[in-house]
This record gives sequence, structure tokens and C-alpha cells, in this order.
Amino acid sequence: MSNTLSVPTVAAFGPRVNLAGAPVFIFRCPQTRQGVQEDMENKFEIRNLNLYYGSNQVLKNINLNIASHQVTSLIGPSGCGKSSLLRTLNRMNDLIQGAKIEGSILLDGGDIYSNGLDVVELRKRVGMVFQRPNPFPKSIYENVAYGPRRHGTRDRMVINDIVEKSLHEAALWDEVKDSLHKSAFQLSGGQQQRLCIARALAVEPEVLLMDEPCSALDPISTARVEDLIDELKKDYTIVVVTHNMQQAARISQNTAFLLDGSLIEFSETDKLFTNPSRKETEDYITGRFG
Ligand SMILES: Nc1ncnc2c1ncn2[C@@H]1O[C@H](COP(=O)(O)OP(=O)(O)OP(=O)(O)O)[C@@H](O)[C@H]1O
Repeated sequence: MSNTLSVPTVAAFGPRVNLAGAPVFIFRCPQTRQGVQEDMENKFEIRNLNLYYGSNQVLKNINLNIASHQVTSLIGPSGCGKSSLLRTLNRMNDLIQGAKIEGSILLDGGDIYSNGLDVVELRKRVGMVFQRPNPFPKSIYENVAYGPRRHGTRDRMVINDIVEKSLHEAALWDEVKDSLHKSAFQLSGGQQQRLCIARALAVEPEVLLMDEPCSALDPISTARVEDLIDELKKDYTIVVVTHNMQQAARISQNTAFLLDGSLIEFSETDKLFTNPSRKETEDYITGRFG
């Protein structure tokens, strides 16, 4: 245990790090290992989760709660299993040959790995935004309309409303409202990423998984997406993989630190960055490795 890391390290993150407003959570059991938080409404409850790709175990006995309507960051060095953990939350790992899972993941109390679960319905509830903006080779309008149509919405007026609402939510409407039928590829990288967020929101998910959503963006676009994430947490539960610790500190209320497939520490972001419980966390956030 070490609690020597405090204000100087946070100050080193630069002026945009503002931890003053971070909420203080109640820990009914402060000594709980891996920081399983009590007294909060959990969207996901991950229990004894192991993940294997063939014979390679990439997640090791993960226990973690993801709080509703908050942003949870997953951090850790390259290859520690952040993206794999994120993908278990909407069963994207099912698409990887040889992937095998043990343990359980409850979404609002129901096990998403139970037999007979409708994976298409799960992915509607738990949407995903990827590292690089990946709009379809279609118009801006058609990109957003695609999901609702796929899920059976046919009424043109209803789709128009969904497109407008989703683009508003993704803070893109004002920039594209006069060019909805232009190709999505005519947008900047940052606009394309917000379009991908609008596309994910169009099917009215409850959770947004974001795998390094800003890593391909310039600083201004990054700031816009970060502001958007903060806005979206009112209506959605958000889980973000990021390599950028300053970003985790700026946007998330809770942070999980993974190392070599194990969850080393999970707590409110403020605590993890100012007073980590584990030596490995301190070493990582102070740049001693990773
Ligand atoms: N499709 C796959 N098939 C086999 N092994 C994989 C696959 N994807 C990832 N892995 C392995 O799983 C481990 C965890 O990878 P993962 O991408 O989850 O880590 P990460 O922390 O997100 O890394 P990074 O920060 O570099 O993206 C690594 O050893 C990786 O090589």
C-alpha cells in the first residue's frame, strides 16, 4: 500500500485536469479488494470473469461493477486486456475464433452470457464506438438511419426524427443539418467520430462502449468528444478504454487499472489518480512503466 502520490502528480497532468468536482462515493466496505463499489446502482456486475483466446488467458478473475449514468475508464499498458474486457460487455468477443469466457456479466441483473440470449438485442442495448471513425460509405442521413431501419423502423417521419435527435445528441446537427445527404466521408475526422456516436445513439442504447474514441483525433476534436461524453452520461452509461490518463481523469468518475489481464485497482477516478491503493497503480500513473 502506498499513498505518497498526491497533488504534484495531478498538477503534472496540466490545467485541464479538474478533479475538484469528482463525486465522492460511499464505500460500505472500504477495504473491499478491487474496489467493488456498494450503495450505487450498477448497470453491469462482472463476476469472476476469465477470458481466453485459445490457450492464452487474457482476463483473470475480473470482479467489477459499472455504475449507471457514469463514465468508467479502463486504463493500463498495451496488451493488458482493456479492449478485450470492453468487448465482453456486448459479446463482441463471440466473433473471435477460439474465444472462451468463464464467470458472469449481469446487465441490469440479467446474465448476458445466458443460453438463448438474443445477441442482436444485447448489442442494441449496448452500443459501441471504435477507435477510428468508421462511417458507412453512405450519406450522413443514411448512416444514422441505418440502425433504426435494421431494427424494423420504416416510417420516414419517425426516421427523420431519430436522425435529427441523434445528430443533436452527438452535437453534430448544427454542422450538418444543411448537408444531410452528402457523403459521410466529406466530414472531418472529428465530425465522422461524432457521426459514429450519432449512429450508435440512433438505436437508443442504454450503454455506450468506446474503445479509444479520440485516439485518431486532433486536440480540438478530442475536446469536443470529451465534452460530448460528459453530456451523454446523463442519459447513458459509458465505458471508455483510453491510453490517455489525463483523458481518464477529465472524463470519468470511476477508473479501472488493469495489468496483464488482472484488475489491479478500481475506484473513483479522483482517488485512483491522487491516492492509489496499489504500488502497481502508482508506478503506472507516475510513468514508471507502460
Ligand atoms: N483477436 C484476438 N485473437 C487472439 N488474441 C488476441 C486478440 N485480440 C487481442 N488478443 C490478445 O489479448 C491480449 C489483450 O489484448 P487487448 O487488445 O484486449 O489489450 P489492450 O489492453 O486493449 O491493448 P492496447 O492498449 O494495445 O489496445 C493481448 O495479448 C492480445 O495479443
